Amino acid sequence: MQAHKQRIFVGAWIAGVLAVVVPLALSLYLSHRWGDERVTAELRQLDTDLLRRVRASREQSQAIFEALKAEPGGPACGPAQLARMRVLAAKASYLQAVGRIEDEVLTCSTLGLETAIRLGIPSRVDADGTAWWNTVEFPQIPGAKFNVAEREGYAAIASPDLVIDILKPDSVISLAQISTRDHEIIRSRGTILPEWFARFEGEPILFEDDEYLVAIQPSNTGNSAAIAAMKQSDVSQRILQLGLRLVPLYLLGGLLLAGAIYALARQRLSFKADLRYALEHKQFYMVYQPVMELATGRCVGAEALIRWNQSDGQMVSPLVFIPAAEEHGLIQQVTLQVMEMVARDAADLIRDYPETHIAINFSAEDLHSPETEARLQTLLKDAGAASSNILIEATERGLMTPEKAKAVLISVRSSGFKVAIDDFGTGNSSLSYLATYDLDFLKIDKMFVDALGSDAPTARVAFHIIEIARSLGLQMIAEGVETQAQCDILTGAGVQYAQGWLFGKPMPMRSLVEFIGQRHRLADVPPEHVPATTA
Ligand SMILES: Nc1nc2c(ncn2[C@@H]2O[C@H](COP(=O)(O)O[C@H]3[C@@H](O)[C@H](n4cnc5c(=O)[nH]c(N)nc54)O[C@@H]3COP(=O)(O)O)[C@@H](O)[C@H]2O)c(=O)[nH]1
Repeated sequence: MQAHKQRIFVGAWIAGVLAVVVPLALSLYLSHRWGDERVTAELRQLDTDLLRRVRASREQSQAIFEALKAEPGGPACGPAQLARMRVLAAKASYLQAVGRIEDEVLTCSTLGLETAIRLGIPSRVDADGTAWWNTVEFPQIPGAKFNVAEREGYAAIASPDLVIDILKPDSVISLAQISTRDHEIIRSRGTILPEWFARFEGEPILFEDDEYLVAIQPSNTGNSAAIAAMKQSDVSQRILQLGLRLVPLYLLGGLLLAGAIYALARQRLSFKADLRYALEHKQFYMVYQPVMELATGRCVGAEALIRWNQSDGQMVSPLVFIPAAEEHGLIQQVTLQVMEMVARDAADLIRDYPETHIAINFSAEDLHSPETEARLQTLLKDAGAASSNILIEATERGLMTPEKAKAVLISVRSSGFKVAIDDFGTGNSSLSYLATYDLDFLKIDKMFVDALGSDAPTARVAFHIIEIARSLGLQMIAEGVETQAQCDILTGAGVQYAQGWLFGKPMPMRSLVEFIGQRHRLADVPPEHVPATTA
């Protein structure tokens, strides 16, 4: 595997694993953190809600005391005063009843209880003179306990439940209001442990003991505090529940990311990406196969053939990558690099042998592109060449859409470039192309050359092709000539030029220049007298 691909492969693996592991770890961390935060926020909120209700209940009591003081409504505990008390009690949402207290005895109330109830010493007396009794029982209402507040002889009777009933029936949270003075529990739900009070020093506090997470918050008067607590096992349960939602979500996100990384890596490891990489990193080079004049044995030019040497030294055949470049829309970039390389390589050749030609293969896209001619002109300028030094080899596929190819071909021919139809006879409409385009050369495909000398029908077709070319005035270049017998048959049939392993395999430009020199010396022809391949 090429080094850059190995890097992509390893990088993709690491990124893929991280894409799964990081979200997984993050979801576990966040479940823990957010779970903790949510429980803490819930406990604090419950403390706040409880204290707000306590305050509302107290404010309602104070309002009733003020109202009765301002307007007693008649003699104490008389029918008129009780009627007034009933109206006031009905309006107070946190209070059950209103009554009178004299010498720590509840003498009458809107509950309508006949017997006076001795309350005993109050649990607490506030600075404003309000006295509190926290767990008062009425014999007539067995099992129920009430909080009673008294100021200036008037009493407000409240059920402690009303204030603390903010928990859902199945709640695992414990909640209480405690007196800050003596830590007496004023109202509570669930388990409240006295050792928690010891930690409370008047400021909001959050702590964990072995079994519970506890939040304590003081009231605004400082007389009482709210405690909300949840068992650690229930906190863990909450974290687990959150984790069960977060982990699959993050894991799914991670897997999607890993999938995207995989797809990206596949794309970057794809053949198309290899081609792009080859283009960017100039992994292509050119070799040149000599084209011989059969009558004289002289080398009159060469076909430029591209080669791809990957960074690991592996060669890829143009039979593989040229169709792939065509399919992936990269062929024009490939041809551009071919032209640049030919321009570089051919400068010395053209200087030493000005009448030789270089044949360049053009794909359909190249033949259809209006930029082609400008690129050819750049090639001429860079190589110091004339247009007659360049032969354009157009495959049948490139000629398939005349409305696209014709204009370019007419234009390049009028600029002096020569045009050959390559692989003639291998497509479906070879003859129709000859009728459609003005061409200079016809290249007889190796398939027909291979059959020469045999009884195969292809051999007969080869002679028909030669006939057609001759009748149209096209010069012929036979491809893939490997034997002297093939060469003799072609020469006898009037084919002017040939290329193939019999003469020379594709070679670097340096070798081609030497090859041409050798052939010149053999033929004893001064270089400047090498005949041109004229149409
Ligand atoms: N668009 C472009 N196409 C190109 C370019 N360079 C090459 N090609 C096309 O790729 C196909 C394969 O080319 P390659 O492997 O280079 O094969 C060429 C010769 O090496 C081979 N050949 C020549 N003589 C012989 C022989 O005697 N025996 C034998 N077995 N093979 C021989 O033939 C190929 C030349 O084919 P052609 O182009 O049809 O003349 C091929 O289709 C190339 O066209 C490029 O730069 N651009």
